[in-house]
Amino acid sequence: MPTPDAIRWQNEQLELLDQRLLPSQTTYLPYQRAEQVAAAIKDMVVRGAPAIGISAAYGMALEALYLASQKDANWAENLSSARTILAASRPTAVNLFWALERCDPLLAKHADIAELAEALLALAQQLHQEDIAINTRIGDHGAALIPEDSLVYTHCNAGALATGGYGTALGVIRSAWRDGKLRGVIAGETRPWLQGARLTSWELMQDKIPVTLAIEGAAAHLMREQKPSWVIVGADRVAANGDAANKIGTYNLAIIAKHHGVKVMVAAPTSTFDLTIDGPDIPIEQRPSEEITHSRGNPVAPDQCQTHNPAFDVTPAELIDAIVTEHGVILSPDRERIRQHFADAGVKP
Ligand SMILES: CSC[C@@H](O)[C@@H](O)C(=O)COP(=O)(O)O
Repeated sequence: MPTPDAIRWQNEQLELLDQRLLPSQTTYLPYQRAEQVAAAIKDMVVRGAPAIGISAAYGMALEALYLASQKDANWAENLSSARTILAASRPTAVNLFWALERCDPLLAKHADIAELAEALLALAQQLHQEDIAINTRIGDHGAALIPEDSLVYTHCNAGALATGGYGTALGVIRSAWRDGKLRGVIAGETRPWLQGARLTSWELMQDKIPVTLAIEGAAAHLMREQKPSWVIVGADRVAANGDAANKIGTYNLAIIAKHHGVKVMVAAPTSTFDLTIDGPDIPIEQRPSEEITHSRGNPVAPDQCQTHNPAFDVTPAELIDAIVTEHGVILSPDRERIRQHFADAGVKP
């Protein structure tokens, strides 16, 4: 059974699959306003860098449709406030800002709110569809790097649930499975939100790709004992120098992988690149303490316990063997190779 869509446009409204409830419940929540979409991104109803960007574009379209329906004379000001609210939802995934920047020329171009609303909706649907095609290309480029009979290790969820469909890291895994190269996948559970346990293992099981769930603490042991060929992860932001921000724990995995001679692949679309900064400058989101002091509402730490809960870390480029985009593969990424990759593709991230 294919993974259900994380994002769908139905009955003139946005519907988001509530990923907080997976895998036990498949529930779609309806959205009519940008502020609601921003809250859904913050609360992780929808998550994963490309899915966040697509949802934000739909959020802009929804707000414009609402303002058009209200014949709001202050629509320009109100739409600009909605953009600010969406931009404040999560700071690390650069796809959010990329999607909002894709909306900006339309805001400048259309003087009529009804026309603007239609144009924003068409853009959101286009970004959504394009993302699926981009991920298929990433998957195929990445799969070419996977040796026969491979076991691979993935972290968090960079799958269909995190994107318009197919996935980035899980796109590579899907393509490698299709090509008969995979013996199995190890999914790290990804504390505290358990994207690996709740989402990745579920998503791969739906596609009948053999997956084994493991706790993060088992990573070094498993890399020594089971010798995966690659660690394959997504990214929330790839910087100009090739450093990549991804789910907290990715940096640990890259260090462990280096020690055991396991290669590290980052699979990410052009929209995840931010060539205006280097890795140390990537903003890292801090999530609420309750995510680690509580499990499904039940305390698992002493009351008032101090916490650190960074949602992402930055893996230095020297620990990354390949970054795979829809345009191909950047081996041993660094500033110059990244610049050349996009120059060759004729695109400007
Ligand atoms: C294709 S998704 C890439 C990344 O966004 C993914 O690996 C990740 O870290 C998601 O974090 P999340 O906090 O679940 O949004």
